[in-house]
Amino acid sequence: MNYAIEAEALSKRFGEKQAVAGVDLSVPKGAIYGFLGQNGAGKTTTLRMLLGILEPDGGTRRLLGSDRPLSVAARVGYLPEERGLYPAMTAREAIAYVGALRGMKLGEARVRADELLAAHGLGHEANARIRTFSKGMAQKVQLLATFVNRPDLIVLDEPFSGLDPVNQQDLENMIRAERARGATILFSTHVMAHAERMCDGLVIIAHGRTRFSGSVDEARAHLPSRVVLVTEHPLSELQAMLPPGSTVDIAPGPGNRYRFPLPPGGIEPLLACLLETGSGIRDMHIERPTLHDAFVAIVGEADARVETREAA
Ligand SMILES: Nc1ncnc2c1ncn2[C@@H]1O[C@H](COP(=O)(O)OP(=O)(O)OP(=O)(O)O)[C@@H](O)[C@H]1O
Repeated sequence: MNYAIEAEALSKRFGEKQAVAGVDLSVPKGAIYGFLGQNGAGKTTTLRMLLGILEPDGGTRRLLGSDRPLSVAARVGYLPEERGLYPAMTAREAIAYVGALRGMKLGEARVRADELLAAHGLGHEANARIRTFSKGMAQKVQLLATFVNRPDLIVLDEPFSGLDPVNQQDLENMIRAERARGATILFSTHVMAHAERMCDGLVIIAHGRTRFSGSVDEARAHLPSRVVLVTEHPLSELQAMLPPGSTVDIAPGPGNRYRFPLPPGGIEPLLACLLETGSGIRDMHIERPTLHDAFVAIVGEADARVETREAA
């Protein structure tokens, strides 16, 4: 069994609302996976079904090899979308309490809580009560609590939101360290930069269905790379130098700046033409699509499909 999470055709309806309409998702053991989708796409509902907090209406899911997710809860860490720890608890007790809920002995969980707080810059706050913490600090304590039982699988719902850049970096490091230890991590996010930097694989959902599953590079390959060309002289002949049907845009910035899809035959033939016309090349580089661009394209295609279905 090489997957920490396997789900097929998961669905969930709330009254009239079909929140999840067919999510397929496989996360290999020891990988960091990003779970992306627009607001309301069904991410939180899917995560709750995977963890056994919600029962699916249809489909199957296996968590750490079990089709009864709650039976493996002691091996799982979960940061829910709704944040909150008991305000009267100290940071140490809050983390230790989560450890005890996940089957740790309280004494052992307290020692681990102190280690985690010290390692992540909150050692001096171990005895402070949660109610005295800022929102971001309280969230950090909750994140540390997610790691308290050294889980085999860590599921984080929007873990970066609400953290300052330094704490975001710390969380990135923590997630990578958990992977190095052998854990599997699945996190939802709206911040493409985190997903792009960290993820071994991505699952993108739209309107409650899986629309993409694969690596960051495979997602980016959804769109063509583009060439940005800056010349000294205006280039009225450029269109004629490119394959038929190429769209030439004006790239932002001063001077004669053009942006167009990378020709299938590469840029050498174009370069030869440019040298011949003496256009004065100031810059020429290939711009690969970002994950942001790919996400917008993948979700846009899904929107178009839904609109066509609704119009029919
Ligand atoms: N308990 C519920 N009762 C009724 N509708 C719900 C419930 N939970 C979620 N929904 C609806 O299901 C859809 C999916 O919600 P979900 O929270 O799973 O999306 P999400 O992708 O996590 O969104 P976001 O990025 O905004 O957090 C939304 O339209 C939401 O309004």
